Amino acid sequence: MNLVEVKGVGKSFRGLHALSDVDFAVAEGEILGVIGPNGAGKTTLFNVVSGALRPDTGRVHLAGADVTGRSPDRIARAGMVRTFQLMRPFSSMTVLENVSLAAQHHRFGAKELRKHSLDVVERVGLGPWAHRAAPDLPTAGLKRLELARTLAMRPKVLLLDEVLAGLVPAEREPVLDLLATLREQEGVTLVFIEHIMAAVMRLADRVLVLDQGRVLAVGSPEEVTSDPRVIDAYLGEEPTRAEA
Ligand SMILES: Nc1ncnc2c1ncn2[C@@H]1O[C@H](COP(=O)(O)OP(=O)(O)OP(=O)(O)O)[C@@H](O)[C@H]1O
Repeated sequence: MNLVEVKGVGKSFRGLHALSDVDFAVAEGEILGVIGPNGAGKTTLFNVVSGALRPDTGRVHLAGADVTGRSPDRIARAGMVRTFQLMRPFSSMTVLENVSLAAQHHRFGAKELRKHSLDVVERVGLGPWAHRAAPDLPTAGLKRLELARTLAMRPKVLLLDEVLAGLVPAEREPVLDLLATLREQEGVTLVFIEHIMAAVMRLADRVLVLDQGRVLAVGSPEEVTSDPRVIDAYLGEEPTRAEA
């Protein structure tokens, strides 16, 4: 069953076509990678799918329901949550309090809220930081906190916007393992924007390639990385990209 369906989505900013006629579907439990050059429309696509932007044309369906134009909060309540590239935690709060705030979404009782939030904090590897002020976290920690914030909402679909950016290779591995586990153990459907191709090759079942706001290709990681159009538009732009 398709959990997410995007049909004919278009979005322009003062005549600039950031997205044109974008169609794709994500099956329940699937991991879809989204790649493409800078300015291809990847973040705009997430903004439209998550409700931050209303598309000019087209529809977004989640679990069969039309969620086009609904607020991000309503879409999150329906089970689809996104991460942001720049995590801005509430600075006067601890790591645990930031996660608890997101978990309140589920109207847990006080005890359950604390337990669930602590579980999530442990899960992303921030246990030792739970009671520290969130802004004290290093970049890798802020990335984990952003992931924790979304996991606290118990998403069915997680939209991940470059969760590996700014992490050194040794910091990426545990995040990739966590994402794989989320799918294996909880059946969470993942859609992730990523420039690090090694991560895309490892995690994605299928890859959607955007270029100039249009779907250039969609297929298995092997299919898209050997597609001459994709090499021309994206992978070839930086000789090391394919191996990065
Ligand atoms: N709010 C906005 N107002 C005007 N133009 C915008 C806005 N958001 C995005 N754009 C433009 O839309 C196009 C697509 O941008 P978008 O950020 O979606 O690309 P991207 O693929 O996510 O790029 P990157 O890999 O650099 O993050 C770009 O030309 C960008 O300048």
